[in-house]
Amino acid sequence: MTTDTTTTVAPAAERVLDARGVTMRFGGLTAVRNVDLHVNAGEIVGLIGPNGAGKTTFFNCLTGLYIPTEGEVRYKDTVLPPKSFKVTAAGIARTFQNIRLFANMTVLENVLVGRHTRTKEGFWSAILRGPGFHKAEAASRARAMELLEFVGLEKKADHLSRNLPYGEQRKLEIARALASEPGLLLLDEPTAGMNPQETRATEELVFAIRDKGIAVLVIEHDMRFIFNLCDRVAVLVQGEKLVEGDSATVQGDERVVAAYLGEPFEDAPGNEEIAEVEAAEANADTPADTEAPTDADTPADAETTTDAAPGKENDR
Ligand SMILES: Nc1ncnc2c1ncn2[C@@H]1O[C@H](COP(=O)(O)OP(=O)(O)OP(=O)(O)O)[C@@H](O)[C@H]1O
Repeated sequence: MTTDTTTTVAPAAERVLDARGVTMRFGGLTAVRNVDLHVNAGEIVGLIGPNGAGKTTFFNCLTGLYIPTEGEVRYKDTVLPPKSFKVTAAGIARTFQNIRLFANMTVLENVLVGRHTRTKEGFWSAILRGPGFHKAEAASRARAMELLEFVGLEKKADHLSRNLPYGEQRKLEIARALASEPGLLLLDEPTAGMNPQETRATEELVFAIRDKGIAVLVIEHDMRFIFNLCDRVAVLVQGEKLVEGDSATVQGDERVVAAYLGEPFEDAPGNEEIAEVEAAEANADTPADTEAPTDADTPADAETTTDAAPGKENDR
């Protein structure tokens, strides 16, 4: 009798990004403190947090723009050197919170610039413009056009990038980032300044990027976008990772709500507020000859209409 001793073990998800103990100090300010975060192949992970929480600083540590004060960042098991071009060459691409396109170059040229880490043709080849150079150039252009088609900008390939509407400039930034053929794409506020329709289109675009086998880590203040999109969400508050989990876990976490909306009252929650409201109502009922409150004296509306959402999405 033979016994089958083989067991099927589900393969562990490939870890594309593994940041461990990342800390970034600027003089006396610790912008990011001891943050661990990983992204697996095939995942879309969100990074959220109030303004100034350290999200962009963390991205800058991942992409070699900053050298973290402590900690290390691995891409597919290799520790990344803190140099942006080496990080891009390794397989991590990013977009920026403030769009950084070459304004006087065409849409196509902007994408071609993004391909430079993937083209082997060197300086002399470019100067001599031999057959090898022309072949490589044609292949690059074909790939760039494919990417423009992917983001829906192929008809604007010859337009100057500065003439594109804002939403299309953001798409172009994504196409340029994709031109380096990354395994991980970092998006820093990809829907900032977009209308709801453009935001939904960006959501679809990010899903399509994931379906191409590229993992995504995204910073965004639009909570609906984040919770629709992400397999996992990490919350940074004052430089530290407060919570990490799926959308439902993060949305339901009281600490997250408190971090965005302010700390709850410590004793008898609500009593103090009720007393204040009752006192205000009693005053209002008295036809007083006292001075009418100015807008500045009545900030209540501003403070109570925060249900829309945490973060900057209401800032537009
Ligand atoms: N180069 C720098 N030098 C000094 N302080 C910095 C630098 N970059 C960021 N900071 C500070 O680090 C903290 C975190 O900033 P960061 O921009 O990373 O936050 P954020 O979460 O991305 O904010 P937002 O959502 O507003 O973009 C802030 O207090 C900021 O002022």
